[in-house]
Amino acid sequence: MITFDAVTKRYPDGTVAVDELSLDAPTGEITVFVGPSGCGKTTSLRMINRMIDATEGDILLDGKPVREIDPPTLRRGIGYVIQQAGLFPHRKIVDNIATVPRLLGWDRRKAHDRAMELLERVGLDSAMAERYPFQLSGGQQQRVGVARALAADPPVLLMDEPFSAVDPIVRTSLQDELLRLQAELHKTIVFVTHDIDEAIKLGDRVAVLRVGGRLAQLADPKTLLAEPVDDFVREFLGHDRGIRRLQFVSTDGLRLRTDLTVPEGYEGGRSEPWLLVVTADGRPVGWVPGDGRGEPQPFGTFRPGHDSMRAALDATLLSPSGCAVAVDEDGRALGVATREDLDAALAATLADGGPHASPERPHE
Ligand SMILES: Nc1ncnc2c1ncn2[C@@H]1O[C@H](COP(=O)(O)OP(=O)(O)OP(=O)(O)O)[C@@H](O)[C@H]1O
Repeated sequence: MITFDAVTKRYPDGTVAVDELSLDAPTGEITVFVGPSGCGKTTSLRMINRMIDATEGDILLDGKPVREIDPPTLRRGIGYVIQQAGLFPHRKIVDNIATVPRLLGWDRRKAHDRAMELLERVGLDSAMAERYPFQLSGGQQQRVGVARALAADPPVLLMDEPFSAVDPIVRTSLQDELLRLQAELHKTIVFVTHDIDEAIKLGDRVAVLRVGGRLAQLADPKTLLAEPVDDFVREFLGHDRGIRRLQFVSTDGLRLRTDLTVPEGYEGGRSEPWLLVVTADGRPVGWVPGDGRGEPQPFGTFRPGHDSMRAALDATLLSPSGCAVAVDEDGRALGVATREDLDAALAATLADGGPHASPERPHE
């Protein structure tokens, strides 16, 4: 556990970057620091591994003040990942990853084997090992940055905007990868971002900071979206907060209709406005009008119990029928959720006191 106990950082020019910050980053969880530019996120993060020393207050690592631990010893237990990876340009990828183990005195063979293991863990081909950083894409470099930080298996990982410099698609896959790794490794992670969507996706807990380095709110993502404490947090969360809350509403138990599917070759005869054509082995093909005329139209899918209500609602918007196609993990149609059924399920959830009821996280 990392504890900030009334931590203040005043730079020599008088700037108060962090002001009496108190919070816990629990062991094995991802705590995200989010907030507008200049609110003190990076300063807060760097005080944990003493790249910056606090002016007042204490940061405790498992109860021990970090100011009592000499920086090299402290950093041995703390991996650090920054924007644009910060790899050593003249070292091969394998040597970049092996940097800390080598510094710790591991022999060359063991450090090499560990680097190769990590390369695979972060989803990179072993052929990358012999390349230099400039021969990798930005996203691949970021993966190497994560591998390097994990090399000596530190219990704590500090990540400062690690995925900011890559395009949105690569960014999504890096976020998914981090969550997959974290499900195996259970590191204590403090993650800095200015992107609230990233914070909500990755954080077990999200600390929203305001300029001047003051904590505005610390909460799990569901609570944050449902109950922002003030206008600053509400505005920071954005105008589509209501829609985003649906990420935390489960589709478990949503009514599915199985009477709206027809086989391929359907030629009309049913009275419903839209019907879903499915193949003989149950795969959706598209929506056709009840009279069977015309080409099958686009459809949207979701996996009940796995995907959130937000995904189900999105699926209804992708089809002319206004219905979402429920599929199993192999993509076979389980049934169809109508907009009315979604509305009814949402009304019931809201009547229950909001989406707190669901244990689901959006990435699961
Ligand atoms: N070495 C320094 N000397 C004086 N002021 C500094 C120094 N480093 C940072 N600051 C100031 O401290 C405040 C917090 O900076 P910090 O980099 O921690 O913010 P941040 O939230 O990480 O910002 P960003 O999202 O833009 O990276 C800012 O006002 C910044 O200008």
